[in-house]
Amino acid sequence: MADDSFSAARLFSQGVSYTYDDVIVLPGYIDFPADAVDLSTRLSRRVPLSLPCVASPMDTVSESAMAAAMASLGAAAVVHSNADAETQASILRAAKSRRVPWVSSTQFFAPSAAPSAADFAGCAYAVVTERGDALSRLVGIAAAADHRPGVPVSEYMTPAPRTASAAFDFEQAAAFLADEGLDFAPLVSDDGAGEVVVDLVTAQDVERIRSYPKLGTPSLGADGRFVVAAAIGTREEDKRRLEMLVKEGANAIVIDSSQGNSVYQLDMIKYAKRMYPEVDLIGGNVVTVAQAQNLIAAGVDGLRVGMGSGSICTTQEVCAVGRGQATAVYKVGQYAKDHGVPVIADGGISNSGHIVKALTLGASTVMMGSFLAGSLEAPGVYEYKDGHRVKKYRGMGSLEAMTKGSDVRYLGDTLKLKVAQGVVGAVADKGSVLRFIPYTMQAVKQGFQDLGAASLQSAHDLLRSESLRLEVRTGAAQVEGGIHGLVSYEKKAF
Ligand SMILES: NC(=O)C1=CN([C@@H]2O[C@H](COP(=O)(O)OP(=O)(O)OC[C@H]3O[C@@H](n4cnc5c(N)ncnc54)[C@H](O)[C@@H]3O)[C@@H](O)[C@H]2O)C=CC1
Ligand SMILES: O=c1[nH]c(=O)c2[nH+]cn([C@@H]3O[C@H](COP(=O)(O)O)[C@@H](O)[C@H]3O)c2[nH]1
Ligand SMILES: [K+]
Repeated sequence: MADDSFSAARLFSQGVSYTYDDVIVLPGYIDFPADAVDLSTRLSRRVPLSLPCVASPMDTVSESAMAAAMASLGAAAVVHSNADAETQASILRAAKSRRVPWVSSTQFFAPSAAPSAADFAGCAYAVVTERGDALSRLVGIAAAADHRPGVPVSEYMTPAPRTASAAFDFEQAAAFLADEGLDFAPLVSDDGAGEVVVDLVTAQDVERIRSYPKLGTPSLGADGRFVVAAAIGTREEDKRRLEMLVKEGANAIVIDSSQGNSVYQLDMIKYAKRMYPEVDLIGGNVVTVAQAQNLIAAGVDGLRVGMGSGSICTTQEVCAVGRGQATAVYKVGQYAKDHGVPVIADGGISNSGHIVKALTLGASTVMMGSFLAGSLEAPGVYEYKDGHRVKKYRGMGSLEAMTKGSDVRYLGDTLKLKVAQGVVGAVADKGSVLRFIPYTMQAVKQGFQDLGAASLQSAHDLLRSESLRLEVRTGAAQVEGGIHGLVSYEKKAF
């Protein structure tokens, strides 16, 4: 091999913390089309995915709509734990009780409710259920057009129409509406005690999803339900949360901490492994081999890598502890590979190039917060800021998120003074993940083709054999690699 460049081993052994933008991958040899690139991977030891993307356990990113959308694409989401255990379990249940990706802006009312026009949230129909929420028995349908202020919905709703099974996938649900000539149908599932409503599918939803790239192979567990992971903490009360999440069928549990190498996490890993050996356990976060060694020895099935690299993170600034994300992923990835433990590169992903770099440096998946937070499927509503349509995105260590739920973690037994390690912000509207993730993955495939890897395994083999060649980019080289020297331009990726 011509010695005109560096291997990863050499590049990352210089005592310098590098991140994605610092490094550039050199091209390899192409002998396959980009469409032939296989991005299938594992979230953790026993959880396969067909796409290497994971939504962060954050309360402005991962709830049921995100989890269902990511699973329907072949990716996955980790339901956040910044809510009481019951709420988190019901989010998990809602995501796992369907086989279709649509975003539920569907409103649910109890028969006695007297909603205002605004309560219909722009939807033509709302579902009336016994309890006034999803996963409750169907009573009828209220049309926004029939709405009368101050009048209970029971007075103007129409009786329960024909329902579709929540076990239908997208094509089956679409065919059901078309065959029956329906504009909408409640999706129902059997919770054992009888049928409960999961959501409302409308002809409009079907049309919208048809306008996106074709859905690929969904992430399904052995029971045929969507793969959804969920987060827990390391407090005593998290044992009860863990039990509830396992009962709801969580496919993997993520122990959510910025510094995973703690006695608290090691105890939790041992407890969870003893109680629920059948569920994959993902530990973290870690950025060094020493941290990874401890968690792997304790039995984790996956590792989350990244400290301070997140877009909303202030940990490195506040605590002076962390690591450049490219270095962290490479170092931990090399060690974890020897133990068969997949690595999740968590934080700092802002474009498809970062995803290519994370995966070629040894990660099996990338975890994203800000990249997904502006989507239709992220929790929250769109707002306008300086003329831009945005959605709120906040760090789980921000003061606002801490006082919402993760309070105990910070105000709990020992720590009395609250210091933020994250900020509250907003990200631009990005449309549906069902549209921009497939395009992003196509870009990743083109990157893999350029570097000469037809699969993740092949990229990791190139890394191992030192056939993957890299260099560090100077500041000027980074400027050159970006758009420069133009008076104006429009950047449209797809
Ligand atoms: N990836 C990253 O760089 C960062 C992520 N975050 C996110 O913010 C959230 C909070 O993270 P952390 O503050 O690291 O949460 P954490 O729950 O791991 O730690 C909070 C505090 O509680 C203590 N603690 C945990 N379990 C305990 C127990 N059983 N008994 C006594 N004390 C205990 C910890 O030592 C720490 O001081 C998470 O969602 C995390 O992902 C926050 C900062 C950085
Ligand atoms: O220092 C931090 N303070 C916080 O408040 C915080 N909240 C989340 N995270 C971490 O950031 C990741 C998401 O990062 P991105 O927005 O860059 O995708 C997430 O996946 C987390 O690892 C935090 N880090
Ligand atoms: K940061």
